[in-house]
Amino acid sequence: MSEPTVVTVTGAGGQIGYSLLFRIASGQLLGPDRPVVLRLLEIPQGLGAAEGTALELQDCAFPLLARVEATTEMSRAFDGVDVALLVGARPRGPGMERADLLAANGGIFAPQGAAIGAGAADDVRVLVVGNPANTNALIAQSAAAGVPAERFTALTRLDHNRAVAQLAAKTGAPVSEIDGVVIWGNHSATQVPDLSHATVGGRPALELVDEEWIADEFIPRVAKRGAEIIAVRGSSSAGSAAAAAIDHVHDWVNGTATPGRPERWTSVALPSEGWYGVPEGLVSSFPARSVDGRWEVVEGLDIAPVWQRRIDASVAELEEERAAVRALGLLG
Ligand SMILES: NC(=O)C1=CN([C@@H]2O[C@H](COP(=O)(O)OP(=O)(O)OC[C@H]3O[C@@H](n4cnc5c(N)ncnc54)[C@H](O)[C@@H]3O)[C@@H](O)[C@H]2O)C=CC1
Ligand SMILES: O=C([O-])CC(=O)C(=O)O
Repeated sequence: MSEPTVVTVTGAGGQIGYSLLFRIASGQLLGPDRPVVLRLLEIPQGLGAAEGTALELQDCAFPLLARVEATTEMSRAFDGVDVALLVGARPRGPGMERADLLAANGGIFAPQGAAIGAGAADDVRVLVVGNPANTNALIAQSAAAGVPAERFTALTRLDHNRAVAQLAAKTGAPVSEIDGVVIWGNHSATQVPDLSHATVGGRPALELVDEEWIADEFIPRVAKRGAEIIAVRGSSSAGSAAAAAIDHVHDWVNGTATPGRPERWTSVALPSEGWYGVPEGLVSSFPARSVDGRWEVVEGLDIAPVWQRRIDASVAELEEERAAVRALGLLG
């Protein structure tokens, strides 16, 4: 067995944390031969819940779980961290947009980014889940001196999975037959779930579903699914968010290629290097493959004007969020 991988989960006492930790400890995050040390970071009010979960994790006797520690100290939590899942942040309630959380949550991510810069392993991988995830990732990344920007990502895999599931339901195809879906932009109601490159059992999705369904049902359903879950469930999505976080890190570490689908891609929010005209530095969602442990954005896809207008609106929102957090003094 290899040396254990240090995985830090912030907000470990919360609802996503509770869905996430058992799956990480059982090997579903990294693979069946990778032992893990779990570090659970909480604020004092959440520490008891995290400590209780640590006891339960021990009771599972997971063969891959080398150690679990709960702490309120950031420097301890991020010391030598290989994979950081930044979940800890307030969720929204009914009637709120995710951007309404910027003032409440933005302040969490600069100190955590700085602590990652100070203590993390050289090849740390960071996934921001706490909302508004893209701009929180930007805040953390800008505070993490010495860590390459590409090591910071935000979660749009949940949106990607939702889009795949909606297309599967509409066409009657199994999800395993769907490929080439893309989420562009922000993890918000302006996000762009794009089917123009998608295939269903090898056939272009655009031959199977019409533009009206895409514009009037598919896009709003996927983009507003978080609000739908809040309305129906009474609190924001947790199990599906944890599952998407697992998928994201699993693919980052192990690659996106699968048997028979070497070119498979997924959607990842990461600091733009100017791809598809998205201003440099904005943490925006792109189609990406993971190759040799690094994300590679899929370049050169044709974007029809109708999709480009939608993408532009989401990127404009990300620029507004960046201006807002800059004004709050949260960008290094
Ligand atoms: N990007 C995505 O796709 C999704 C993002 N989310 C977001 O994930 C976040 C967490 O959601 P839940 O687990 O449902 O919330 P929750 O309220 O159940 O748990 C959040 C936990 O974070 C802790 N916390 C707060 N500040 C902290 C800090 N500075 N350091 C460490 N821990 C801290 C709290 O004590 C609490 O235990 C929310 O912001 C939510 O909006 C939720 C679903 C999907
Ligand atoms: O909608 C929310 O506030 C939680 C979230 O990000 C999602 O479910 O996509």
